[in-house]
Amino acid sequence: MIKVGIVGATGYTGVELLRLLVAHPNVEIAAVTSRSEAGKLVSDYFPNLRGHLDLAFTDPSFDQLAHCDVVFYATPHGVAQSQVAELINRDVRVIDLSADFRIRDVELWEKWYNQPHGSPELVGHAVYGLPERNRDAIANAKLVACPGCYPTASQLALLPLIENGLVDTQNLIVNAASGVSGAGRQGKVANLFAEVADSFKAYGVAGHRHLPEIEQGLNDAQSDNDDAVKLTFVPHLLPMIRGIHATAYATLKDTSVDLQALFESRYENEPFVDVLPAGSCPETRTVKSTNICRLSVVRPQDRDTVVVMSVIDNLTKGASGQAVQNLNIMFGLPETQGLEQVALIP
Ligand SMILES: NC(=O)C1=CN([C@@H]2O[C@H](COP(=O)(O)OP(=O)(O)OC[C@H]3O[C@@H](n4cnc5c(N)ncnc54)[C@H](OP(=O)(O)O)[C@@H]3O)[C@@H](O)[C@H]2O)C=CC1
Ligand SMILES: CC(=O)N[C@@H](CCC(=O)OP(=O)(O)O)C(=O)O
Repeated sequence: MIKVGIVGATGYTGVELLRLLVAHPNVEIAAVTSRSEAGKLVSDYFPNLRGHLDLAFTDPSFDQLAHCDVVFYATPHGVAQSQVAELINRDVRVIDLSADFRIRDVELWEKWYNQPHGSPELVGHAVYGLPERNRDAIANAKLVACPGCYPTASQLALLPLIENGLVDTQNLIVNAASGVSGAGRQGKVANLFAEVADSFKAYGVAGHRHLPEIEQGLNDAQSDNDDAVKLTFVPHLLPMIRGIHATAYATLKDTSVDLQALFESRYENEPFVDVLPAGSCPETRTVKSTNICRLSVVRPQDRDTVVVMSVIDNLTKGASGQAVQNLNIMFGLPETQGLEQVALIP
């Protein structure tokens, strides 16, 4: 059994990790940390886990985490970067759900996250945990930086087009909308039910911290000689709990390509990417609580604009499910193990 620890288990991605890992046949949950709930039984705090986990939260302590084979950080950015070096030195592998190690350019990270990076020397050792791009590197990684939720949905939408040099990369657009759990569980007035229900709004339009992450991923996917991509990224807050719908727009350089066939063949062997038949539009409810990204590609009116719609559950493929997918790859397990859930609503 693989002994896992979870730091930050009282948050939304933490409890999603618990939900997935209690059912994982090759995992033993050995340490579950919370500063605020230390000493309390996890199943008293999260009654959905009653009968599935007999463990109490503990304070995050190196001694306890050092006995794990792998530790997930489900913490706000800034936490993992101050703690993981010691674990890695002790041969404990780390899967970080936060943004700490996603961006290779440390100065760029510091600019967007508005703080000095706590362990810049580790950034170059981190593997960006998007299996559909980096499966081989993830398998051998000591430190995996799981992608953000919007970046997962956006990159999976655009990768087939960028990898094949089919679109103008100087004017890419992604309009995306997220459920409120994307903002985390800590209390903020902006996320109160009365603030978000019955309403829909954009935010971060002038610049959201996922912009440099998506651009980095798309730059990696195109040929080295191409100009750096330019993306306009507009996130929105949806009055629902879980789910992201991202719509990507790009101008085709070549309109003769069969885009449906291209997407189907790019993702043919990907267990968690489902390309819908031509003419369909994906719905967030069909991926709720699953690790699936469901895509549709359309060329409206046969003009030169391509529109790709991409839906994921922000807490599953956008965070904890993808983290478990990475765990499976790192430990040589079947990639889908513990992740076979089907959505409740078609
Ligand atoms: N929500 C989402 O959809 C997604 C989130 N992410 C990323 O995953 C990470 C977790 O997000 P989310 O679960 O939403 O966040 P939450 O705010 O819901 O939870 C954060 C958790 O971290 C713990 N924590 C906070 N500060 C510290 C600290 N200094 N040391 C140790 N533990 C700490 C908190 O518990 P306690 O205070 O009890 O210790 C809490 O359990 C974030 O970096 C987020 O950006 C990534 C993709 C999607
Ligand atoms: C709805 C909402 O607020 N979403 C969050 C992003 C989700 C997320 O957690 O992404 P990271 O892992 O990069 O933090 C936001 O816009 O900041």
